[in-house]
Amino acid sequence: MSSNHRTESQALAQADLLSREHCLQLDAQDPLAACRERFTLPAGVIYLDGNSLGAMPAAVPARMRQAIEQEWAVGLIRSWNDADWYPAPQRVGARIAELIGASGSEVIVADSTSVNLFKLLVAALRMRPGRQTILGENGNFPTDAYVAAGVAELTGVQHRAVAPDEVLAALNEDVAVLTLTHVNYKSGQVYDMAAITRRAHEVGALVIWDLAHTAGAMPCELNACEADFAVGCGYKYLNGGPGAPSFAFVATRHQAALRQPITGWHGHATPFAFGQTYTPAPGIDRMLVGTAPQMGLFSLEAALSAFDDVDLQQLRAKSLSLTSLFIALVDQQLSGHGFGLATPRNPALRGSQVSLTHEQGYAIVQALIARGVIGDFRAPDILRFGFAALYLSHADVWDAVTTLKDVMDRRSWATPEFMARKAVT
Ligand SMILES: Cc1ncc(COP(=O)(O)O)c(C=O)c1O
Ligand SMILES: Nc1c(O)cccc1C(=O)C[C@H](N)C(=O)O
Repeated sequence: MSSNHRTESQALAQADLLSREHCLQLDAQDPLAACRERFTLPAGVIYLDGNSLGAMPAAVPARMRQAIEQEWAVGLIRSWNDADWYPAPQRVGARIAELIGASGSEVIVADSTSVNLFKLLVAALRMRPGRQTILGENGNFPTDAYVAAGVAELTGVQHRAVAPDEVLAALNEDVAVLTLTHVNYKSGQVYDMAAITRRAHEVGALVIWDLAHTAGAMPCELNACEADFAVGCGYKYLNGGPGAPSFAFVATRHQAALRQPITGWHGHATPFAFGQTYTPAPGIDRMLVGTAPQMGLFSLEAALSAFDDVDLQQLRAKSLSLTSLFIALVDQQLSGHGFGLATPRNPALRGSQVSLTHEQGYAIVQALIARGVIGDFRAPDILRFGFAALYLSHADVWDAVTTLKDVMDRRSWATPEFMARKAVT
């Protein structure tokens, strides 16, 4: 943690610039302020959980009504052709490619993130025969570790997880594939994609990046970093809705050799020839397995229109402005309440979330939700707040921290109701 960054936010706080009026001035100069209208959010809610389930884009309901009431109810099976259902995985993939620094023919939408990770891990191992290790990181999102361990068991290689700051040193010529999440789901810390990919390639390893907390939250440059493979969620910062399908990226140079293990008919070169042997489709299409979840795809496609004409550098600048403001306000208003900061102060190392620590974190998050400020809790002590730059304002950040201060001052978290854990959070 650099002392420069601490001094910066303390100076901000001490200069007494941090008033609601100042936040409103920042909002008045925000080039993305109008994007808020592209979302439907309930009145009285400040939504800081877009890193788990994105808010609903206003374009989605009409698209879903059309898909259900016209294309399905009236068009029936004809809609696979007439309504362009069939090419939706490629079409939506090409739109996501623009957000992650890939070309349109390198990204496809299919299945869940977990399933795409499985397919790419097996494919990567097949490209590095003789190597015995899948390298991962401690503290990754559990599904990434579970899937890597499952693939290791299936293929007979070892899965080795190391601390994030030991990844570079752990790369050696036994590593077939390195699998990392670009922005950590708990801390919000960002890896240096270019440097890690370069080092992995020096030892002959491939890299799979999980972009679940990157895509739509901040720009990333897969091709400029010479990335091999990536996966990411459709339902977080891309706002595709609950269970919206995920995406997979395969760099053009790897596509011809890629052999993924779930050889379903939609990944076949000629699915409607109904032949009895499997021939993979050319290009990214071979990542497909079975029939795509069309309703989730349509929802995701409509949701992506919220990014139309959005300059990703402006998105990044606003995201950092929101997260820096949140940190500065927590420093200013919540000292003495027992909070720690689990996210880097250095903006260059931060995704689009801020995580605080507190021993009563679960109950505090429940008390905040009851007051309309929706974040989430990750055990053992993390209060997680996601800042989706398209629909949040600086005034929202002010109001959220003011509510948190009130919850702490009044100890309104200290009730049996808020302290009792729920199953899904
Ligand atoms: C980093 C990361 N990877 C993967 C997933 C899981 O993705 P899916 O539910 O699409 O399998 C999540 C969250 O659910 C996540 O945070
Ligand atoms: N996918 C989720 C779900 O089905 C229910 C509750 C939460 C989720 C999430 O996405 C969690 C999320 N990946 C996280 O970063 O914690």
